Amino acid sequence: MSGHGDPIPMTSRACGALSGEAHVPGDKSISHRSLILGAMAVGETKVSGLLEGQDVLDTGRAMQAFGAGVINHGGGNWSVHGVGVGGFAEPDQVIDCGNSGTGVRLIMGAMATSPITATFTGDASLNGRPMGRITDPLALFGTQSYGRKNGRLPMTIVGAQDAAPVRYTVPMPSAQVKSAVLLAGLNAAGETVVIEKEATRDHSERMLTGFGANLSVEDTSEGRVITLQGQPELKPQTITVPRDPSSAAFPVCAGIVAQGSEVLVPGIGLNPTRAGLFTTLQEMGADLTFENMREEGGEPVADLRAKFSDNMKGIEVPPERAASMIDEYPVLSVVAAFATGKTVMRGVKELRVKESDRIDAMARGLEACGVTIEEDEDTFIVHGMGAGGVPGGGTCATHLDHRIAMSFMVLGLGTEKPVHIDDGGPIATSFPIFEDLMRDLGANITRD
Ligand SMILES: O=C(O)C1=C[C@@H](OP(=O)(O)O)[C@@H](O)[C@H](O)C1
Ligand SMILES: C=C(OP(=O)(O)O)C(=O)O
Repeated sequence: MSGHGDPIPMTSRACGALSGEAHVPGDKSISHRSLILGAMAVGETKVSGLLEGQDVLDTGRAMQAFGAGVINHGGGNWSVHGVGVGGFAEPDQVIDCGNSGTGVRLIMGAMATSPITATFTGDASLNGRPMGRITDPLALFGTQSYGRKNGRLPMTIVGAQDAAPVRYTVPMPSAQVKSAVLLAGLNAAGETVVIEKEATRDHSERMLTGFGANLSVEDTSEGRVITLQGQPELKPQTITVPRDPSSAAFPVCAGIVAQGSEVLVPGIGLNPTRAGLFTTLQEMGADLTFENMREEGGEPVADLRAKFSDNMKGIEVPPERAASMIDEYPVLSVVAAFATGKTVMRGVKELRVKESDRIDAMARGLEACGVTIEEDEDTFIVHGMGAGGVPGGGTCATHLDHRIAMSFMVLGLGTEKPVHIDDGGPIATSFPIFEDLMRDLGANITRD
């Protein structure tokens, strides 16, 4: 929901070894898509392990506003009574997507080819993020949009009547843009084609296929070419949401930087379009192992074991890996501070249009904690100080950004002096149990 409660200042302090098992919540990307595709299917979709973070709850409320039934049965079990492709009702209220870029962008796509009008808003962070990347391709279907200047929310979308299909090459690596176009293509008669030059997370493709859409993917010299046949009848599904690798990143990295730690994070989805952080940590020399590798619901899954790592080296992160770890750069920059030598992250300008400008937010906070950084528009470099060598002591601004808040809480578990954040409130958008889970591992994270 937009609007934000009173700030929640928090502090984390090094307190020796973390140990135990960390059961992180369901995947955020898959949770949003379960609700949206469930709402576009005919009949009842059952979802277990849904992430009950504010971002996903806001998407659930939005689906209700478009006429779907969304029922919480407790214990992470939900059901969605879908209205079918093209069956959305016109909402009689403004749709508030809170802090969630994924929520608002996918929902705009999903309603863009129905003859209805909806107005979207969000919190101060979301209302500052670019929506032109969505409304440009939606305009090709005949969808109209009326937002604030520079394509910002609040924004009214007037859905296209009898939309024709489109062929669109996504100009930046963005699963949200790709997904919005595919969801819009669902209600356009004929073949919608989306081309991405760099592969991004493929949950929409996998789940659309699971719901019975006719979708094919081809790797060509142009890139990944995704072809979708419009106006299918989507069939309701039973979905078990895997645990989120982007949330697992926090206890994993905490185990790596907190002296003497050993942490097990079981059942983590390792879809290759999401797992870049873990490869990078291993390349840096972190003591991270994948145990009990298996397949669950068509996705590779493993238990991650992370141990305190006092011999990590800075590396050049291959830019072509960026999309597979885009949300993990903030916490990687924290781990990089405890390595020796430079960690160089190139091709990361998308970080500047997330919930905050994540390069700027991490750079200022790391500097406040005694770490030297370098940055330009598309590059972020952290000069590592070695395990035990990072001073800490700063107060870091989180700018309504959950990943920034959690990253600095991980930093403080390995620094000489405590690390403070001005506001941990945004953590609830993606990882509502973060504080309890970290304290159960033995972390000293407190509200001030
Ligand atoms: O499609 C998705 O579920 C997401 C795509 C990514 O955003 P972009 O598409 O903007 O890269 C990612 O940062 C976000 O957390 C979730
Ligand atoms: C970028 C993120 O989310 P969104 O774009 O959905 O707000 C994130 O969760 O790190």
